[in-house]
Amino acid sequence: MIRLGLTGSIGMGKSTTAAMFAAAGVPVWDADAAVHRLYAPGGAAVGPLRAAFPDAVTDGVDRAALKAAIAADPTALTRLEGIVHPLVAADRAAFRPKADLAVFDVPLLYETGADAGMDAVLLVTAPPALQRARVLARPGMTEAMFATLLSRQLPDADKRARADHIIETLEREATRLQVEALIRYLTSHA
Ligand SMILES: CC(C)(COP(=O)(O)OP(=O)(O)OC[C@H]1O[C@@H](n2cnc3c(N)ncnc32)[C@H](O)[C@@H]1O)[C@@H](O)C(=O)NCCC(=O)NCCS
Ligand SMILES: Nc1ncnc2c1ncn2[C@@H]1O[C@H](COP(=O)(O)OP(=O)(O)OP(=O)(O)O)[C@@H](O)[C@H]1O
Repeated sequence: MIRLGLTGSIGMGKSTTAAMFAAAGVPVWDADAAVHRLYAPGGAAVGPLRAAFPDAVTDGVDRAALKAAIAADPTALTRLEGIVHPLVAADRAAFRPKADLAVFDVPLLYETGADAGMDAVLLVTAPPALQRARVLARPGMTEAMFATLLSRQLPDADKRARADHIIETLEREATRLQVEALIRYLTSHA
């Protein structure tokens, strides 16, 4: 099975592109979705996060409260990552679909070293002004949170230099055609 890492900075189009792979029948593991499972009531992150961030956890993890904690103290994000990233890695290791190709949608693929477990990496990217407009259009997103998250991500230019494949997510139909071409390329050159 070819393991294709899918990454890109915040708002560059990972989820949208991952959905196109899924629609084409390719199994997708999604790191952000894994975090949602871990934060839900009964999820494996709930207990450890209750101990570290008591105000941000009730039955499950309250993301708004977590963001408030990070906004008040940026070192909180480092502590949060120390708890969450090993649990995310365990969830990813448990994903073993029977398929020729599988996609791993991981925002922090390079930052966490997860690229080492991939056969190839697809970077999704877009011009900075488009990225910014997309992210700031989200409810609850602020300039400050955008800056905090961006500062913890490898710059887009560095990701471009390291990726095997690059798609500019300017327009949906063009992206879909590139996704389909990449699936054909990867599965015929394995
Ligand atoms: C900071 C939190 C509370 C924000 O929650 P929110 O629902 O607003 O955003 P969401 O989880 O959908 O993430 C949106 C995007 O933010 C970026 N992002 C999230 N966490 C991080 C991080 N630790 N470092 C850099 N960028 C990040 C990614 O591009 C991600 O796709 C949440 O992202 C979180 O708990 N992050 C820690 C876990 C983590 O590192 N997740 C990244 C994937 S493993
Ligand atoms: N190929 C595309 N064509 C047009 N718009 C796109 C395309 N890809 C993504 N978008 C738009 O950009 C925004 C961000 O896309 P998406 O949520 O897929 O990004 P992401 O990289 O998963 O973001 P995050 O890092 O925050 O999880 C959405 O509004 C989406 O509709």
